Amino acid sequence: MIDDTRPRESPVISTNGSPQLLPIDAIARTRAPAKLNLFLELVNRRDDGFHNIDTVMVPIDWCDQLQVTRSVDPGVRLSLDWLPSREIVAQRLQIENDPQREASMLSIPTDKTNLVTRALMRVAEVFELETGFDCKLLKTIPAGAGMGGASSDAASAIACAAKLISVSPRHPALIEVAAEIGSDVPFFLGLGSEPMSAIRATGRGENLAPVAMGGRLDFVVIYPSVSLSTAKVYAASQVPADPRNAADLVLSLANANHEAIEESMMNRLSHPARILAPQIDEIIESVWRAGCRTCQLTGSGSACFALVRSPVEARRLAKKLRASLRETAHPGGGAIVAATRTTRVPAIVSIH
Ligand SMILES: C[C@](O)(CO)[C@H](O)COP(=O)(O)OP(=O)(O)OC[C@H]1O[C@@H](n2ccc(N)nc2=O)[C@H](O)[C@@H]1O
Ligand SMILES: Nc1ncnc2c1ncn2[C@@H]1O[C@H](COP(=O)(O)OP(=O)(O)OP(=O)(O)O)[C@@H](O)[C@H]1O
Repeated sequence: MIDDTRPRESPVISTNGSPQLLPIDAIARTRAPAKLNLFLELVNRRDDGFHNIDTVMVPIDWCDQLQVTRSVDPGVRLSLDWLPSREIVAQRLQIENDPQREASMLSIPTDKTNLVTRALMRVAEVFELETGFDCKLLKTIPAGAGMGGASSDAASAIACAAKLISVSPRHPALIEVAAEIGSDVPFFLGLGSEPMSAIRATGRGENLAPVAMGGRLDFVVIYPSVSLSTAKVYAASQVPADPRNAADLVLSLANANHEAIEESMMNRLSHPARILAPQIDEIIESVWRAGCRTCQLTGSGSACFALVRSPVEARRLAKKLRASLRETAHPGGGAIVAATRTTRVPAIVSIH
């Protein structure tokens, strides 16, 4: 049976106030999309160490896969692997002969520091569940890429759990859990969005407003062989004296005006990210050499993206880039290049 996570009017809560659980053998499956920040400005630094930001994000169809089942045993167990396989991802990044870098980039924790586990533990706590969850996460979204992979996985876990316990994913307790887990999690849960819209996030990133889009956008995303810590990039950033705002981009997205979109895209975290990871400059140069002038960092990096006019152009540029990056590659200097398009959040959850 295929169903989706669009909110129902009210949560399905039994008369005694506890959620009605689906049978223990029910399996919830979903895809967790990555995101790109088309615009990211730092407005000011807050007393709690975070920054108020003005950002416009779009979900893209570069996805992790998540499966969640309820288990009789309390607690959360997570198994994780890379698609198509850890070895192939390591080869693409040219880190297969460097065990230290391979481990630092591809060993994602499966303990309670994984955002999937953290999110599900909080859901079990908040709804006082006596049962637990077993999960299987298949990663394709690189970590430390600024593509929001961990946040999206957490949002997907919340959406799957909501389905398994028959609670709306917009239940206030789940919204609270999402915001607590990370700044980008509410966005991936589809809060503040409309199908196929972009989202403008302000405050710490938790105030969400839909941004109309005149059409789907196509991108080539390039992940250089380096992970960046979001906290370190923010720590090395500088708030400008006169911050820009996303109004021009919002207008150009509504009009689907590609030139205007290109002109109004920016990311204030580019400068600190490029200093922390010089590989980003190599990627931007390769994109320029391939004839595309719009390459920009997403989030806190290290992934970059180029906006293109069509899926055909995206595939053509991706192919050209893969070839040129192979030619100029040095040991440890690989990259993952993908042609991708905007998609919708929340992702659809199917029950089996
Ligand atoms: C770069 C973005 O991805 C843009 O969408 C987000 O701002 C980051 O979102 P996230 O990865 O969910 O980040 P969080 O886990 O909430 O924060 C990680 C760290 O980044 C810094 N941080 C994060 C968000 C924010 N608005 N200001 C910050 O200064 C803080 O030091 C924080 O401890
Ligand atoms: N489910 C998960 N997938 C990937 N990394 C995870 C996950 N849970 C926890 N982590 C930890 O979070 C770190 C970074 O996560 P993530 O990839 O989302 O950051 P990012 O690429 O900087 O994205 P963003 O800053 O846009 O949220 C990883 O290094 C990893 O140790």
